[in-house]
Amino acid sequence: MRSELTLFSRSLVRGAFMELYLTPKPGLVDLNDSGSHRDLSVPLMEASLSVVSGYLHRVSASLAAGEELAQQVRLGVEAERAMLEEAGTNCHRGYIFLSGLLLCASARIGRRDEEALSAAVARLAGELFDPADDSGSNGSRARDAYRAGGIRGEALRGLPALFGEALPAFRREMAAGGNQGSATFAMLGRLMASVEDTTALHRCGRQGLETVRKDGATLECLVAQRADFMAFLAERNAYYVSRNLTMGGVADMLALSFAWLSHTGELELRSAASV
Ligand SMILES: CC(C)(COP(=O)(O)OP(=O)(O)OC[C@H]1O[C@@H](n2cnc3c(N)ncnc32)[C@H](O[C@H]2O[C@H](COP(=O)(O)OP(=O)(O)OP(=O)(O)O)[C@@H](O)[C@H]2O)[C@@H]1O)[C@@H](O)C(=O)NCCC(=O)NCCS
Ligand SMILES: Nc1ncnc2[nH]cnc12
Repeated sequence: MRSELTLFSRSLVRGAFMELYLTPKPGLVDLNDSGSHRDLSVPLMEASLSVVSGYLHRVSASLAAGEELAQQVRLGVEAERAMLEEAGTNCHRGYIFLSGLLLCASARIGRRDEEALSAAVARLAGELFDPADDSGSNGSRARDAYRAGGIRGEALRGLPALFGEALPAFRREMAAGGNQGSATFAMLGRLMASVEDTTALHRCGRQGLETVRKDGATLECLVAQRADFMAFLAERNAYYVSRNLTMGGVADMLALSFAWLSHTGELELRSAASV
């Protein structure tokens, strides 16, 4: 029987592919276009995901062998480097970190308990981050300039965008008679409305993040009203491209959300007989 860690690492890879292929996503790479990322494309991101896949496989093997956290961090740093070499981009830098963190946290608690998992993520992030550490990245500059938490704040608080926003939004929409399609866009809307995305801040300042948040709230309303949210998203994509606006943090959190829902079986299609 495959171990829980192996199964979860596969779900984490699947989640990232599902995020990439979800279309339309304003400013992000999807099946229609490269959004505000002239240096990216679907094939490049697929190449990057093959690095992510090997990395998550190695992290789960390292955890199964009882190796220390420092070894999993080394694997993360190596994967960041391999992604740059293979795909010439840092498009999954956030996801390499977040997916590895969630996998390490799940190994520590050993069961599918979302509250315990969130607490374990927060504890692990506390062990990993040195408050004085400054990576000099776009994100760290945006965090300083706008006093935003970004990926580090998200990790230190136990991934509230995943456990407190995205998953409840998906489940609420399903419970309200929606389907996996409408629930997915309800989840995207919630993430846009709530994530403190430092890529939006870095590219377009506070106004950029406000635009993403406002659009997220509108998307949620359109989904609830069964209105044409696809046309809205396509129009917003054109606007984001005209402003060079993007939302890489939302993309990372969406991929994690797909991964978890896939792992719990909530994305499985039910047969007519079982409905
Ligand atoms: C701890 C590390 C993550 C490094 O920390 P650092 O402080 O350097 O990280 P940041 O730059 O702040 O953020 C990294 C990426 O996190 C994503 N992100 C942003 N906001 C959030 C958020 N609120 N929640 C979750 N995730 C968030 C974001 O990734 C996306 O952006 C990519 C493009 O980013 P960037 O290059 O900055 O932006 P561009 O505008 O495209 O650049 P230009 O073209 O303009 O130059 C995008 O594709 C998304 O993926 C941030 O980029 C970590 O690196 C670390 O410590 N790693 C080693 C250890 C490890 O991996 N461990 C795991 C095993 S435990
Ligand atoms: N679909 C996407 N477009 C741009 N950057 C991303 N980082 C992760 N997923 C992304």
